[in-house]
Amino acid sequence: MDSETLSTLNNNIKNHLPVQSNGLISAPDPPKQPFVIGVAGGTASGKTTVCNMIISQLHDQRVVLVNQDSFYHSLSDDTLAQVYDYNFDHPDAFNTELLLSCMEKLKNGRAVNITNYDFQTHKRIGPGWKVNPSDIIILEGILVLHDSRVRDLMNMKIFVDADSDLRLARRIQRDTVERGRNIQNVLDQYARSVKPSFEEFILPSKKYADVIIPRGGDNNVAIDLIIQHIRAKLGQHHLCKLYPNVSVIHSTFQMRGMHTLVRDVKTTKHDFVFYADRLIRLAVEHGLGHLPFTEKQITTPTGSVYPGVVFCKRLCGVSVIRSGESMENALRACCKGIKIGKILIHGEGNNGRQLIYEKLPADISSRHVLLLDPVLASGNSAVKAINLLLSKGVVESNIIFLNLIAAPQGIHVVCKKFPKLKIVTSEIDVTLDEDLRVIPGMGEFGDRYFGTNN
Ligand SMILES: Nc1nc2c(ncn2[C@@H]2O[C@H](COP(=O)(O)OP(=O)(O)OP(=O)(O)O)[C@@H](O)[C@H]2O)c(=O)[nH]1
Ligand SMILES: O=P(O)(O)OC[C@H]1O[C@H](OP(=O)(O)OP(=O)(O)O)[C@H](O)[C@@H]1O
Ligand SMILES: O=c1cc[nH]c(=O)[nH]1
Repeated sequence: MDSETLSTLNNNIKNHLPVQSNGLISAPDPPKQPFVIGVAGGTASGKTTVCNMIISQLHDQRVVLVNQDSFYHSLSDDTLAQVYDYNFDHPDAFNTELLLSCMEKLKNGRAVNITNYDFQTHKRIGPGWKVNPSDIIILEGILVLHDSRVRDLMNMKIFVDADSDLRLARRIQRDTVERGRNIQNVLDQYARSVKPSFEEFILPSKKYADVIIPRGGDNNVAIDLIIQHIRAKLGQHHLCKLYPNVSVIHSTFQMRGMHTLVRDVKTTKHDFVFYADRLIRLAVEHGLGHLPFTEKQITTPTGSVYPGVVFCKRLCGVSVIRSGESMENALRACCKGIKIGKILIHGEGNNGRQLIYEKLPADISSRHVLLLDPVLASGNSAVKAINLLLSKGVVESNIIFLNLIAAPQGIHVVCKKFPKLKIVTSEIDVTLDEDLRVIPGMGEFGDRYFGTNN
């Protein structure tokens, strides 16, 4: 790479990153993406009813419904002449490339124009409607779980199941009343293409579903459970949107597996410590990624130039005794010789937490501080700890609070009071109980980590 290309590349990178007043560049936040739900199922299985129920129960969220029907190919005049031989239930009847490009755009926060499809003329009709990006996108249609590229866009896949006689009866009713067909045509089409394609393409896609809803829109229990799950997932999305300084480490099955072990009441102390340590190490590495950096070009052994960066200097850790001390080793392993201060906060209940002890580096005011505590519950301890750091002259935006699980209540309290501080957490939980325990949580972290539980 020549130096001109390199400098252009560096400028391109820089132009997309926030530059601080001291000239340092902050690491970018990953873009927040909408939650995509796919709803598949045979004809007249009740997909529309299920989608409407989800939308009405999530009335406080921005939801958009995209129908696979809108992506039917318009029939040419030749095909129209033999429309009774046409298979509308075959994957090839849909313009999946167009569907994919619209969904990609919506996922990336861009509006799209979607044309309507007219079931009477078998044509797409303009000018269509503008679909704005939303927090939740529901993609509904008989074959939305068929193509792996479409499935890969989904965060949740639902298959609506209904008895085939019932579906045929509904289909006859709908096509004769709403789509202007006669009953003989409906039955012919059903036997010729709808049923065979259901068996060949739609039914096999059921295995990809995360949730199968028997009895379609009549199944209130299943729909309530789905709404609860979406709400729990959106809790995270929502808080991250509300407070841009909250960063949740990107979830993978690997991370979920470690959380499963750490949260399981049956996990032994030995395993708890092992998996908590792994999660802590990830949280620490992720947290360090939020520090500013400066650019540095180096030469590799191949004689090539690498446009690199240099880690931020003047860091320190501050652990909240006791649980926060479990995070010190990981921080030391990542940042050789880092200074680590300590704060002890003790007391029960909402307002009972008191600062008991503190020992911090003398020059802490000029440092970036990684505040260590694996659990953020009510936020009372965190507020006490952060107030102490501020009273020592630490700049609020120089504090990164690292933890493993955070309750929404604690996030609200900390972010409202300290909007410039950054919270890095591994998972956001559902709520707190009346004893201020995180739910589902992991119990008393300190007792489980240090072996003082029963
Ligand atoms: N005859 C005819 N049928 C069509 C045409 N376009 C689509 N279809 C049928 O429309 C069906 C797709 O819509 P459905 O899934 O039944 O409709 P829906 O309203 O979403 O169904 P539910 O909400 O599950 O009740 C397919 O089975 C196709 O056979 C068309 O131009 N002509
Ligand atoms: O957000 P809050 O409601 O203040 O709760 C969170 C605090 O509770 C835990 O410590 P705990 O008091 O259990 O002490 P320990 O670390 O010694 O076990 C945890 O490590 C936090 O410091
Ligand atoms: O659930 C909780 C709440 C506070 N501290 C913990 O360790 N766990």
